[in-house]
Amino acid sequence: MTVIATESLSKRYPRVTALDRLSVDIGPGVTGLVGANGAGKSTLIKILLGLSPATEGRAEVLGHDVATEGAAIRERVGYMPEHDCLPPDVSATEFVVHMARMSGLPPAAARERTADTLRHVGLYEERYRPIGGYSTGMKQRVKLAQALVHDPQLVFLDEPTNGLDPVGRDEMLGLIRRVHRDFGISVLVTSHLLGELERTCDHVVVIDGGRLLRSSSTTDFTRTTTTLAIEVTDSDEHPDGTRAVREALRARGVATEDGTGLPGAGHVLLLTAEGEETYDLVRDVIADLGLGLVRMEQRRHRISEVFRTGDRDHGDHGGHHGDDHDGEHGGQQKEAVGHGG
Ligand SMILES: Nc1ncnc2c1ncn2[C@@H]1O[C@H](COP(=O)(O)OP(=O)(O)OP(=O)(O)O)[C@@H](O)[C@H]1O
Repeated sequence: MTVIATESLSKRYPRVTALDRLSVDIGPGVTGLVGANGAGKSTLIKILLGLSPATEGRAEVLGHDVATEGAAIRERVGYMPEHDCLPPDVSATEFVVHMARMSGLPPAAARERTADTLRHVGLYEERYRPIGGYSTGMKQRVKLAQALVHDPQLVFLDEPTNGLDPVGRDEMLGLIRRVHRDFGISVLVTSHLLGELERTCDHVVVIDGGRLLRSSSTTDFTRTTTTLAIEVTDSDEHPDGTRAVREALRARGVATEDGTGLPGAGHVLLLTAEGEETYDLVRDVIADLGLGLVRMEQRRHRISEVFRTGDRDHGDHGGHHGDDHDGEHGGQQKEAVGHGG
């Protein structure tokens, strides 16, 4: 089943091509839309909501054409915009009831749905206080609640973790997962942080310069590598067990690397598994040294690694941007990749 389908979808502004012949099919579940700032994520969402016309190509959301059936789409789809757009002087309850009424719910149902939804996003007593006094995390929750209050089939969440600290970000990602698990609502969530979508999304779409770089399930992105990570104990004879193993493997012609950045770094060695023989060799070497094996496991890719080493090399799409966007774009891409690891 397809929830969102685009076909050669383009959006050109006078100086910038924000979307460049994007063709992608997105199914139910939680889908991450990843790209650097300016990659075209918000532009895509606005076109999918029927709020902004495409320059060429076509798109359907829940089977409705975005060019002609925007109202039908907005009835069935919730939208959490990226920027702060909340009125400071009203309470979360007043605001979300208002949004529910705007979606066509009768007054009693709007109040009931508002209470349920605010509770679901984790706003309790605070919901009666003016939004102006809320923290960024609380405001993001109000924005999420107004996107859910009319019980949509699908929600678009534009950078919902923006401005949140690591704890707030984890809480928001957990909430997003629950939106799908508890209510069966499909989610399209954007982020410029590649790593954070790994645990949250079933599927990831990566765009750059308005073009599709990759669309695949998260498990395909993070599929098992041929890299083995091993960790050993120390002993009286070998107070630095890791070093002893490294040297013994080198003597057998097997090169290792330090598992820099991994849990237990300094004690973790990485090597390429050629097959079952490599496992046997590692076990023998460790046993001969009289050391204990703490763990030996095949590593999985992180999304950010796949992005850095693979798809970014497919070409420079900078030529599709206006002059003043090129430099900015490249720089932010690198920053995003760095944060994502
Ligand atoms: N109304 C507009 N007029 C002209 N250019 C625009 C307009 N809206 C967006 N753009 C440009 O289109 C490109 C894509 O912007 P878009 O906001 O879709 O990116 P994004 O991936 O959502 O990034 P961000 O997270 O920073 O918003 C950018 O170069 C942006 O400057």
